[in-house]
Amino acid sequence: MTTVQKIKEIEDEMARTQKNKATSYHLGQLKAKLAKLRHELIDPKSGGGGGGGIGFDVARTGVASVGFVGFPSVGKSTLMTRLTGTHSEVSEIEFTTLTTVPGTLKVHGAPIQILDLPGIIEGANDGRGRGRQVIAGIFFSNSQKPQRLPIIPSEPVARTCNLIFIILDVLKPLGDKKIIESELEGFGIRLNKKPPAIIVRKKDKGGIAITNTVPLTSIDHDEIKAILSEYKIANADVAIRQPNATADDLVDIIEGNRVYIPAIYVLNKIDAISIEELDLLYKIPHSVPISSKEWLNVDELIERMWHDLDLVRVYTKPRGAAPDYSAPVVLRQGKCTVQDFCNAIHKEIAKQMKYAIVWGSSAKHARGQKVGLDHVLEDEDVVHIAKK
Ligand SMILES: Nc1nc2c(ncn2[C@@H]2O[C@H](COP(=O)(O)OP(=O)(O)OP(=O)(O)O)[C@@H](O)[C@H]2O)c(=O)[nH]1
Ligand SMILES: [K+]
Ligand SMILES: [Mg+2]
Repeated sequence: MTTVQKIKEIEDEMARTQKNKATSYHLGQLKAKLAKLRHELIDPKSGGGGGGGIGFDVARTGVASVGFVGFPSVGKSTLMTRLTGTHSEVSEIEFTTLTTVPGTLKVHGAPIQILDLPGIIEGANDGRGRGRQVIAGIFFSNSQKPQRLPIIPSEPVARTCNLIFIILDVLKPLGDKKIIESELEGFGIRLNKKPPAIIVRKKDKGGIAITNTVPLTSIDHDEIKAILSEYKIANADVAIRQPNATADDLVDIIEGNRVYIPAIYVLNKIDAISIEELDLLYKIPHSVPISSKEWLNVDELIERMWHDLDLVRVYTKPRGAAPDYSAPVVLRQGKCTVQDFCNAIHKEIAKQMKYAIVWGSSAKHARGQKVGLDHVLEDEDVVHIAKK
C-alpha cells in the first residue's frame, strides 16, 4: 500500500468512528498515525511516500517576503505586476506562471519581497505545465470524502515566507478557500495561529503525568496517552495551558516541525460582482476584497500587509544632526534589540559602541534614554550610537 492509500484508509476509518469515551484512545492513535504518514509524504527521507518538496530557487531580498498562493488564474500575477512593477506574465490561460517570480514593493520605507508563485493544481496528478519535478506531493483534503489533490510546491517558498496571501477569485466557489487551507496544513503550515501552549517533557521513567491549567474540552487523557504511545513516548510530563487544546495541537507539538505564518485572504476580482455580494465577502475573517485589474481597495491590502508583517522601523540619528527618516533600518519583531540594529548596519558597530541613546516608544523619557546592546527597540524609534 502506498502512503497515500494508507492515509485514505485512516481518514475513512476516522470518519466512520464516533468520538466518545470508548473510542477516544483509538481515535488518538489514528490521529497520530495520520500525522506520521503525512510527515512521510512531505519528507520522504523519513521513509516511503510520495514526491518530496522540490522548491524554486529564489534569492531572498528585502526585509520580509510575502508569497502569493492560489489556484490558477485567480489574478496572482496581475496583482504582483501592478504592486511591484516587475513584469509577471498575465493571461486568462491557466498555469501561465511556471516558476516563482520575485518583485519588490516598498512599504513605509521598507523593501518587501513579493513572490508570485505558480498556481496550485487541483485534479489528476499529471504534472501539467511543469512536470513532476515541481510536484511536491499528493494530498487528501480533510473532508469526509477524500479526494486526490496533487499540488505544486508552493510549500518550500510558502514555508519561509513571513506572510502568505491566499488569493481567491470571488467568481469561483468559496470552497476553494478550504481546499487551499488543507493543502497548506498538510505541509505543516499553520495559518493565523500561534504555537499551542502545550509542553511535552520526556523523562527516563515514571510514566505519563498530565497537568492542565485550563479545562480539557476537546481532548481527554486517553487520547493524549494514545498519541504519546503512538510516538513511543512512555515517560513524559505533559502540561496543557492551551484553552480548548485538541489532538491536532498535541500532534503538532510532538512533530515539532510546524511553521506558523500569518495569512491574508485576498478576495480578487470584486469589479465583477455586485455591492450585495461584496457585503457578504467582508464577513470572512482575515480577508481583504480587492480588484487587481481596476485597482480597487489595494491600499487597504497594503496597509494590512504592513500591519501583519509586524516590522520595526528604526531611524538613525547622527551626533548633532536630525534623524534620517528617509531610510529606516527595518528589523523583525523578536529580533530588534540595539545589537540587532547595529548588526543590520555593519558587523563592527556593536563592538565599537559605548552606549546608545533611544527616543520613541521604547524609551523611558521623551528626552531620550541611555541604553545598552540588550535594549529592545520599538517601531519608529530613533537611535544614536555613541562610539568608544
Ligand atoms: N475582472 C477581473 N479580472 C482579473 C482581475 N485580476 C486578474 N484578472 C484576470 O484574470 C486572468 C488571470 O490573471 P493572472 O494574473 O494571469 O492569474 P494568475 O493567478 O497569475 O494565473 P496563473 O499564473 O495561471 O496561476 C487574466 O485574464 C486577468 O486579466 C480582476 O481584479 N478583475
Ligand atoms: K493565468
Ligand atoms: Mg500567474
